[in-house]
Amino acid sequence: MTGDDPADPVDTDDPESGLAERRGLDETVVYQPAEDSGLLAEAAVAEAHGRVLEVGTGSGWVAQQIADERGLAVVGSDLNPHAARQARERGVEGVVADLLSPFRADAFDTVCFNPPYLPTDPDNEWDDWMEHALSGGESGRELIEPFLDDVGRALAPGGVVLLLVSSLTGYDEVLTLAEDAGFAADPVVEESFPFETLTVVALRRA
Ligand SMILES: C[S@@+](CC[C@H](N)C(=O)[O-])C[C@H]1O[C@@H](n2cnc3c(N)ncnc32)[C@H](O)[C@@H]1O
Repeated sequence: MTGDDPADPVDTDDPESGLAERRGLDETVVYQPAEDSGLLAEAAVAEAHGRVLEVGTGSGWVAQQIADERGLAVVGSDLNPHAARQARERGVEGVVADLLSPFRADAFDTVCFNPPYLPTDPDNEWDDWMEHALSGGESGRELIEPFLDDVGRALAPGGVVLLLVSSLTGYDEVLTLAEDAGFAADPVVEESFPFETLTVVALRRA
């Protein structure tokens, strides 16, 4: 089966399954692990507990690190069905979802998110899966805002949100949004690169 339905089963031993071609396709339409993924994985392996959701799981690599290193049950969700499928091929429970919309109240003890965060000129937007992975709209915060508005609903009491924040997105602005949503923020790990500083913050109910 090579259809787009993420529920399609894949026989990985079948040379006719089209898996190799699909892997090639997935690498062009699914965000592959990079420095930001590594930083989120480092923080999540240290801080995650209980039932874990990785929003915007992409290849599923971060979710897989958490499951392998901590032995926790991890759901990886993504708007991109190719990503959900790639996560499942890694053994992660990959589901298609727009941010937190399908998840019930108090469902997770840990929610991780490496959001699309690059500020993007509306005139330079293009409409494909890679843009959905990279672009945070004009401010860089267009996905972070609705995520922070809703994540408290899906988070169980005592839960933690691990959010990757880039200096390109505005660290102080994101922390203000988090405070407005009722969270206190603690930086967990930080790394500087030539064009940006990346920080993973732990958000807990204030
Ligand atoms: C920067 S990539 C991070 C991928 C992966 N977590 C990692 O760290 O390697 C952002 C991911 O968010 C997904 N995404 C974008 N908009 C989304 C939405 N509304 N709901 C869920 N996922 C979304 C993208 O498809 C992409 O896989």
